[in-house]
Amino acid sequence: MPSFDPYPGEATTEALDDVGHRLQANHDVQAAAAAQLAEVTRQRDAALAEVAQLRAQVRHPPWDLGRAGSGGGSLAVVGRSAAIQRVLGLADQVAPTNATVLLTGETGTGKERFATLIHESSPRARRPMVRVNCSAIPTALIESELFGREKGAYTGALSKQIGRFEVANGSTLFLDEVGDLPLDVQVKLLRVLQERTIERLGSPRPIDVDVRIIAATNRDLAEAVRSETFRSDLYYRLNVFPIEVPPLRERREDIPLLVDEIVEEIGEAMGKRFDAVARRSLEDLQQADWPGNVRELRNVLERAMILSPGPILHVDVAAATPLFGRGAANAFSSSLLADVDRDHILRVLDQAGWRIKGPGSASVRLGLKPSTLYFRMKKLGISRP
Ligand SMILES: Nc1ncnc2c1ncn2[C@@H]1O[C@H](COP(=O)(O)OP(=O)(O)OP(=O)(O)O)[C@@H](O)[C@H]1O
Repeated sequence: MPSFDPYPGEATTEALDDVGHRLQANHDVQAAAAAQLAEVTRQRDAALAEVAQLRAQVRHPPWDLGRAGSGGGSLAVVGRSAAIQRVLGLADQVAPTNATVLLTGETGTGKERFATLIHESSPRARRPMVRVNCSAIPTALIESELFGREKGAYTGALSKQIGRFEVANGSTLFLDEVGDLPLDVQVKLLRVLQERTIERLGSPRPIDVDVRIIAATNRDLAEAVRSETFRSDLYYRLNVFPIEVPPLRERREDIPLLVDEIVEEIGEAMGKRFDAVARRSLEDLQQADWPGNVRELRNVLERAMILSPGPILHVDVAAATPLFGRGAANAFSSSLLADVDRDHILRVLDQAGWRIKGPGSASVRLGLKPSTLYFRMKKLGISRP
């Protein structure tokens, strides 16, 4: 039987009070959530602004010697490490002079980039720097490439040719891989550097040239002098202002900056944007030994960017760099891209228990559509064991 309520109005008032309190509490919760959201948004905007600022600093760092309007296309040398700062300091000091610079260092460390920077920061920057890769020109042609030739200077010389020294008149001549010059050309180069005049092949007429020389080599030139494959007199001529560019493994702290710069640069060219590099990948990138230095880092990133759908870039450094971790298990016998791809896909398939689709499957781990993975497997001749 229902109980009798002698004061029905009071119950209603209590109920209304209760509803009022709940509404107030609800309102307080909403207000607190809105304040929290505003704070998170503020923090996100501040972080985004900081990222934008850091990106701008990486692209145009205070230590970037490349001056705006110095012939265009000036390339920043990215790096904050003490080692790279020291090199940048030397480049800054020598740039305005006419001194011959000898850049040494392992392959891919950035010697050409430094040469460009020195030229672009010099008073000669109005004219483009002229490059010669001394190891890429057949021995028989080096002389005419460097000094030029008259028509008919030798059998087969069907036309006149202006040599690179003449082209570089008033500018800078970058002699890359100078350590690979044959001995007889070394003698002639020495004479030009001493006398500042050239003679085209087939002409006895000396031509004055005003050329600043920047030479580079990844060979140990002092050792080459000892083994008599490089002339000591030319070595001393070139070694006026030596700059040694350190290998990447001795400036690992530069790697995150380099990665950021390279991913942005390649991403622009590819029309693909990555918001960030996965933390684990960045750690691995910093630990790898990089025998091919910045060039190798660049290649590894480019390959990962092709394979990765984004927005987070994952780089399987162990798979991409044969010497990573120095473990035999990680070593590849071939550096062909197809072989490296095949090994990598096989490894991931193995880890995923050969599941192609679904959570944790190989396609998810590789960041590919299952159909793309099938296609690649077929192309690379991979089938389930
Ligand atoms: N500090 C750097 N910042 C940004 N990119 C760099 C830097 N150093 C090198 N690179 C890039 O790495 C690649 C190799 O650099 P570069 O050609 O200057 O090396 P190198 O020492 O002249 O090599 P090699 O001795 O084989 O000719 C290029 O793509 C270059 O743009």
